[in-house]
Amino acid sequence: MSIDVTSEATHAALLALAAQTRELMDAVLATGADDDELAAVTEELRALTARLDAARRPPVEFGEPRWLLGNAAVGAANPFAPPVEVEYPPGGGVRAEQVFRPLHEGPPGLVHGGVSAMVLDHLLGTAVGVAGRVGLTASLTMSYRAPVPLGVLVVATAEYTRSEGRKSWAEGRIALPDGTVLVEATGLFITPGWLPQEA
Ligand SMILES: CC(C)(COP(=O)(O)OP(=O)(O)OC[C@H]1O[C@@H](n2cnc3c(N)ncnc32)[C@H](O)[C@@H]1OP(=O)(O)O)[C@@H](O)C(=O)NCCC(=O)NCCSC(=O)Cc1ccccc1
Repeated sequence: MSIDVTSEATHAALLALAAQTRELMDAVLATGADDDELAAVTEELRALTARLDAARRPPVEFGEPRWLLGNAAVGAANPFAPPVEVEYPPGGGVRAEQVFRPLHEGPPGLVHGGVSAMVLDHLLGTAVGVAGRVGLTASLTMSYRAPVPLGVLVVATAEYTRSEGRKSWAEGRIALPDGTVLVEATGLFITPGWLPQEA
């Protein structure tokens, strides 16, 4: 027997588990508990891990309902995901508000550059998708203009810019709410040759 991830109740339970696991990860990063307490908590976590592992569900396939549940950027059931919550403004493109947390740390107090790249990669790719194109990231160019702080609201936006054949381009940025740009990205997204092409 396996759970039905399309059920609202199960979906909500998975999201709650992932959210609590993010809290745990932040606590692991910051704990000042003594060695005995660390060992005791590690044992409890080992037991919890075994409980979850005892009932595994089959992996979701591309395009199935809830197929992004485990996505590293937007998968709300993935404790590693910020998670990015993508908005679709009526004017076009995509947008996401984000407060990065300790588990996204690069330099102390600041967001890891790879995490910023992951978020923008996903948003640029989604902007290409919103424009009606299907593309996987072929290249992503980052420009880090100022550090992204942890624990502070930032706004990520992206938009599709153009296409030539199977190639599409998009650009995006992470900025402070006052518009100060911290990170910029441009990306090339290619419709894989193995996908049926439009006439
Ligand atoms: C599909 C493709 C990128 C290209 O393969 P094919 O179709 O076999 O390409 P083909 O060889 O037929 O060349 C066609 C044209 O393209 C050009 N060109 C090719 N490559 C590059 C390049 N690297 N850089 C620059 N140009 C390149 C090539 O020169 C040629 O140009 P031409 O026509 O002569 O002027 C393949 O390499 C692949 O699967 N890579 C892994 C992708 C992947 O895993 N990405 C991460 C997962 S997605 C994600 O996480 C984010 C996301 C979230 C949400 C939504 C969306 C995204």
